[in-house]
Amino acid sequence: MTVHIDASKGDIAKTVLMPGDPLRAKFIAQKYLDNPTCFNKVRGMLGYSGTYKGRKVSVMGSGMGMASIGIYSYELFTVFDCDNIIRIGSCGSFQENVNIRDIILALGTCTNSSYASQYNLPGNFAPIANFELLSKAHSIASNKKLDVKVGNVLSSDIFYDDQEDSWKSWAKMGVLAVEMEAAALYMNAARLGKNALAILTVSDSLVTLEATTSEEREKTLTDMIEIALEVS
Ligand SMILES: O=P(O)(O)O[C@H]1O[C@H](CO)[C@@H](O)[C@H]1O
Ligand SMILES: O=c1cc[nH]c(=O)[nH]1
Repeated sequence: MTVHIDASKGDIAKTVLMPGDPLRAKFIAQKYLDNPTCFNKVRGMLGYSGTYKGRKVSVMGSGMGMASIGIYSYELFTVFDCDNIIRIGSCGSFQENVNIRDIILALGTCTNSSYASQYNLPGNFAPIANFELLSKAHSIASNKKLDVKVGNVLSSDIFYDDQEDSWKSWAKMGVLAVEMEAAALYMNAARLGKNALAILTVSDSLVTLEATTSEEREKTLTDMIEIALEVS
C-alpha cells in the first residue's frame, strides 16, 4: 500500500494497462475482464484486476502528464512488483499520413520535460519502448490486419502551447504525434529494469485540425485496447 494506491501486493497483476483517464480503466475492466475487482479509488484513480483469456491483468488510470504517470508507474514497479506497464492513450498527429483513429506504437519518445535531470547523466537520455512488448504488439496488430505506425512521439509537458507552431519543428524530425506521459514511463522502466510500451490512438490532428469527441476517446479505442490485452 502507498499513499496513492490503496492495495496489497498480490492485488495487482504483473502487467498493468494504463490509460490516462481512470474512467477508461473502469470501462476496460467492465467490458473485457472476467471477475474484475477494484483495487484502488484513492484520488479517483481507479484500478482494477481481473482475468483476460485466463491471464491475470490489471488496468489503472495514470492521470495526465509525466508527473502523474511518474508517481503511479514508480509505485507499481517498486512497491507492487509489476513487471510490465502498457500505456494506452490518445495523441495528436503531427504528420499528414497519420490520421485520426490510427494506432501508433511509440518506439521512442522525445520530450520537453526535465524528468531525466534527476539521473544526472552526462548527456541526453533516449527513452525507448521494451522491444519484446513492442514486437509482440506489432505482430498482434498485423494478425488483426491493423496498419499500425511505429516511431517516435513527443511526450510534452504542455497541452496549451503558447508557441502555436512549435510542433512543426518536431514534425520535421519525423516525430509522429504528441502525448503527455510515455517518456516518463519509459524512463522509470529503464531506471528500474522493468518493461514499458505506449500504444496510442490518434484522437486529433494538428495538421488537419480534425478531432474525435471525448465520448469517442473514452469508448471507441477498442483496437488499441485489444492489442494491449493480447500483449498482457
Ligand atoms: O488519453 P490519455 O491517455 O489521457 O492521453 C492524452 O490525453 C491527455 C490530454 O488530453 C494527456 O494525458 C495525453 O497524453
Ligand atoms: O497530448 C495530447 C493528446 C491528444 N492530442 C493532443 O493534441 N495532445
